[in-house]
Amino acid sequence: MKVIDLLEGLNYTLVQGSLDGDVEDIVFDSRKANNTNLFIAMKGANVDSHQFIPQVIEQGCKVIVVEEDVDVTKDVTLIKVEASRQALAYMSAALFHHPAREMCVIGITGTKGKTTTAHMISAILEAAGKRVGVIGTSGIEYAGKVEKTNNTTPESYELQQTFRKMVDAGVKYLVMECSSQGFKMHRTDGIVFDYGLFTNIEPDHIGPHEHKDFNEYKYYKSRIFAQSKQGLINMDADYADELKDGAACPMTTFAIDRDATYRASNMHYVREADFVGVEFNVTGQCHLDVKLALPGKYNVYNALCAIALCDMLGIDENAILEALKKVAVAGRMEIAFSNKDMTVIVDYAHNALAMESLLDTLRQYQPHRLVVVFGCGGNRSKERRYGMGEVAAKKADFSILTADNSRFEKTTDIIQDIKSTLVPLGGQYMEIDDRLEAIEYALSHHEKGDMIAIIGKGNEDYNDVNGVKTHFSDREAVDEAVKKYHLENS
Ligand SMILES: CC(=O)N[C@H]1[C@@H](OP(=O)(O)OP(=O)(O)OC[C@H]2O[C@@H](n3ccc(=O)[nH]c3=O)[C@H](O)[C@@H]2O)O[C@H](CO)[C@@H](O)[C@@H]1O[C@H](C)C(=O)N[C@@H](C)C(=O)N[C@H](CCC(=O)O)C(=O)O
Ligand SMILES: Nc1ncnc2c1ncn2[C@@H]1O[C@H](COP(=O)(O)OP(=O)(O)OP(=O)(O)O)[C@@H](O)[C@H]1O
Repeated sequence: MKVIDLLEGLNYTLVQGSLDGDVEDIVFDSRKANNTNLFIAMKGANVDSHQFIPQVIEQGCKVIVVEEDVDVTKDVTLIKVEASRQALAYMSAALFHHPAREMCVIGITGTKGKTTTAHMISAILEAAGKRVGVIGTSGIEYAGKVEKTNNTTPESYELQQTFRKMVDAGVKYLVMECSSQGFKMHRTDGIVFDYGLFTNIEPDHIGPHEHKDFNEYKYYKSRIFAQSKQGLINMDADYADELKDGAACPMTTFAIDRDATYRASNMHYVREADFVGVEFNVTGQCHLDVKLALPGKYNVYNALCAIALCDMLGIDENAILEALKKVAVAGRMEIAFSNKDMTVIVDYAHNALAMESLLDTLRQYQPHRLVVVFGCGGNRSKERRYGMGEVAAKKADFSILTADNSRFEKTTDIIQDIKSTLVPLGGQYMEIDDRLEAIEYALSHHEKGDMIAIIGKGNEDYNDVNGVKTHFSDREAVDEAVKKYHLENS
């Protein structure tokens, strides 16, 4: 592709050389630069890759984009931009021929609920016979494939490359999670979302290499409405009025506690042998009696967001109702097993706040006992252990303390830290270091009416010990325990 065509829509200065040359690809890792591609130098969290420019030139690269002044030999085309990451986003879109323009693109932001809502939307659209792609914390999913990604919102180049693959595979609807970091790092620059969805906001991702304070976090979350044709917001969320009023696009609303375009009411928590979830009504722009196969009020918010979006898209209401009746999201309040005696849930709540919210939600189903199986990561903040120990003591009837990525620490030492807050508060517990054994114990020693929450890992598929990751899945461990103790028909 001609260099000039890659620069479409971007402000730049040609410092030297010519834009008439051709390149086959764009790279932003100096180690991949050569005489067929264009290198973009950028400042990262660890290194400033402008320092690698001499090496890039030595490798034969002839076109370089920078955001800092640099000296290069006369045979190199040098282009200066204001922000290299923004340039990467625009140029990647051009390189892959603007694939986002060929799909209906739905962006979801918010502190919580992005993954769940994205998968609800995908389930509904698929039930309506549409080809859907999803990008988010669970990876890149389309055409029956799942590819892992480093980030919830991947780098712009990876995004645009993925969009192109999706379009080529016939995907018509793309649902993508948009992290605040993704907006800050220009990963989504240039994308026009057909719909921008906002679930909720609370302080999170504040610290070195993320956001300097809550205001910065909120600002970047609000960016979704600066690049959407139509916005959709949860009016029960903190700062909803401010975000809605400041939006640059037309806004539709949903809520439970306030008036809104789409409103949920009459919530009933349902627990049956083969179904755990919530029934509720939707009023406003559409009228539906919904049976949702995920527990808790917060999943009603997620479902309401998905319903509102799908109604705006003109999706048939039967597809909405059928999909929500059987929706499951891997590792997010996932009902891993359920019979008349017990319900087993896998969720990735891995801090005190998420754990408390999860246990409060499950308590509303009035279990005989609420049992929680959990551990805490090694070589990470001890505060998390103290917090989760405290929540377990206050909110669970029984805790089984076990391993969860102990890394270079001893599992027994981590459990000791958890116990330091759990025991003084009178929490009932036992220790089983091996996670598979802990899960087997929880299921095989259940009492009638128990709810067993296995938390921390969600759909993570490894256990990290001494720098080695071995395959481990809570969901598979539950399946094994069910088989081993013949629980299917009990
Ligand atoms: C702090 C941060 O955002 N880092 C992201 C960033 O890395 P970076 O560019 O700063 O990395 P760097 O190592 O300093 O490298 C700078 C540049 O030098 C280049 N380089 C490096 C070495 C070399 O020899 N030559 C070379 O050219 C690199 O290719 C890069 O272009 O760009 C990378 C590629 O896009 C990201 O994978 C990486 O995310 C890291 C893994 C991360 O953890 N990010 C978190 C903060 C994040 O983005 N989280 C959000 C939210 C998740 C949530 O909601 O829960 C997410 O969307 O995932
Ligand atoms: N609307 C919501 N409000 C509060 N908590 C939620 C909501 N939806 C899901 N949760 C809980 O929050 C956790 C994360 O859910 P989910 O993965 O859907 O959110 P997310 O925004 O994608 O989060 P992350 O960026 O951390 O992956 C889970 O433990 C889930 O049970």
